[in-house]
Amino acid sequence: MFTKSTWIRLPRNVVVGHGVVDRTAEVVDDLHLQGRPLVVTSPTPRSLVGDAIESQFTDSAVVVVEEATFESVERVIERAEATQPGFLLGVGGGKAIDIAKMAADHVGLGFVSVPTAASHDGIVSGRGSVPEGDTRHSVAADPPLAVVADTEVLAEAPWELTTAGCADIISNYTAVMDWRLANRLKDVPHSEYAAALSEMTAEILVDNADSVRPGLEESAWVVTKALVSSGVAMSIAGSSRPASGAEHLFSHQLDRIAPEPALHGHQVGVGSILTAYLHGGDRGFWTDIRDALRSIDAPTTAGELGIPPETLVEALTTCHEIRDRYTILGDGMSEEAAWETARKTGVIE
Ligand SMILES: NC(=O)C1=CN([C@@H]2O[C@H](COP(=O)(O)OP(=O)(O)OC[C@H]3O[C@@H](n4cnc5c(N)ncnc54)[C@H](O)[C@@H]3O)[C@@H](O)[C@H]2O)C=CC1
Ligand SMILES: O=C(CO)COP(=O)(O)O
Ligand SMILES: [Zn+2]
Repeated sequence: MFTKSTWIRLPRNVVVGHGVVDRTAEVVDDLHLQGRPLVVTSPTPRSLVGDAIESQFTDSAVVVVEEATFESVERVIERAEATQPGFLLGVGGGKAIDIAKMAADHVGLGFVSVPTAASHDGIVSGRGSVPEGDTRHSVAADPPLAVVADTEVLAEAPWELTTAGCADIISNYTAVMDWRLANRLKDVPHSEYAAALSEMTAEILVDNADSVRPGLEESAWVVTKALVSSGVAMSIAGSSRPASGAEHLFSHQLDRIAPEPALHGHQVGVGSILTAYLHGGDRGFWTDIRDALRSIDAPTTAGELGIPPETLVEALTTCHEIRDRYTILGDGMSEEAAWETARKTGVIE
């Protein structure tokens, strides 16, 4: 008897292009959302587009968040209970969007994602990523009803935010390898459609790396399309597996232990060089990952990340404990092997 079922949640409207932030109210109308918005944002994005967005609504409430924590989600929920909005707008980088997504899910309201940086593939996904103690949760949440990605705003954002988004996409290669391995070894549920979409997204981005250059709106367009596509892969999978493997565990651990963590995308990019090496050794494709990262100006070494070598090795040897997600790291690497991997790949000079 056939007993399988799946429920794929996707955004209804994805609006990408020049000046589209001024059409946020139109997008909201198209979704038949009623009432006023609660804008969930952080200080810089608020100063950049806050007025442009709020002026489109007769009345709006705002809550400013800084970190992706459960306390921040709680604050947004309290603000929603106090202001009774009809829907939430997440405006900013990955953290503000994740918090808005999870709070909206909790209070049962629709949510629209307005990224101000092309820095991560949570723009569209049905997941929130939150650290807590020794672990890092990948929380299921309804994906945004709509995405409003203004390429003018995204192109003016600091270039390193865009290169971080590219690196988050390039890391899909190793995430998918880990997922396939976990399926073969541990019977972890796997979707070949989601895996293929995730890999193809990385491939298209790498093929178009030449057109990804600072200040170009065309670059923001290319990268945003890839981020949307990667988020859709996560929605098809019903998990962040197609876009998050051992390289993400490594980055999540750096967020916990590094004196000054780098951007999420930059850390997962370097993690991807390391885990690509582990998947294939000397004959592996880690050099392709490194070269792809270099071609879009993303860091490829501990020094470029600003992470001390000892901290990087500690993250590599302990990150398998972060969550119950089987990857190439298995039940952990020895310190010697971690140093060797980092040196052979040039991540530690
Ligand atoms: N839920 C999901 O599926 C995913 C979640 N993530 C999460 O997203 C977070 C990483 O996102 P990021 O955007 O890298 O970090 P972030 O949200 O901390 O943003 C980085 C900084 O850039 C600022 N910023 C945003 N737009 C700007 C602009 N236009 N100009 C100047 N500054 C601007 C932000 O205010 C912040 O200070 C992590 O917590 C990661 O775990 C990442 C990928 C997928
Ligand atoms: O960053 C992600 C995909 O790029 C997803 O994050 P998690 O590792 O928390 O699931
Ligand atoms: Zn990521």
